[in-house]
Amino acid sequence: MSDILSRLADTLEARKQADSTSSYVAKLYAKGLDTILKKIGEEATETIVAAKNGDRQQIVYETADLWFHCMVMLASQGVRPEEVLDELARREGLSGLAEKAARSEQ
Ligand SMILES: N=c1c2ncn([C@@H]3O[C@H](COP(=O)(O)OP(=O)(O)OP(=O)(O)O)[C@@H](O)[C@H]3O)c2ncn1[C@@H]1O[C@H](COP(=O)(O)O)[C@@H](O)[C@H]1O
Repeated sequence: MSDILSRLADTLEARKQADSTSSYVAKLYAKGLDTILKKIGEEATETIVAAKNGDRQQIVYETADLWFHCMVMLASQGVRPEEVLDELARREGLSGLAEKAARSEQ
């Protein structure tokens, strides 16, 4: 999974030099951070509606849109997706530690 995110992050980085007439991502960068954040808000709302409707295919589609626009935001801020994955891994480690501690108290 992280290969896909890494490749997409590389593409998003390259789009910083691209022509905004031929690239959706370059167009978003040109419009600025507020536009990117507004897209995240819209896609989050669409994801919520899909989940409320219990429409499996729509949930996948809207979540992909949401993640994609979050990736554009990360790229615009110079943050790599690996940093987010590392944070999730760190939390997984923390929860592993908490589980170990709970077991040793028993
Ligand atoms: N994964 C995506 C991706 N997911 C969603 N989208 C676009 O995100 C938009 C979703 O917004 P909406 O559903 O609101 O559709 P819209 O009305 O066209 O959007 P707005 O004009 O209102 O912003 C659509 O235009 C989709 O095409 C994406 N556009 C690009 N990518 C990836 O980004 C790469 C670079 O894209 P370009 O910069 O376009 O070459 C591509 O190779 C893909 O891998």
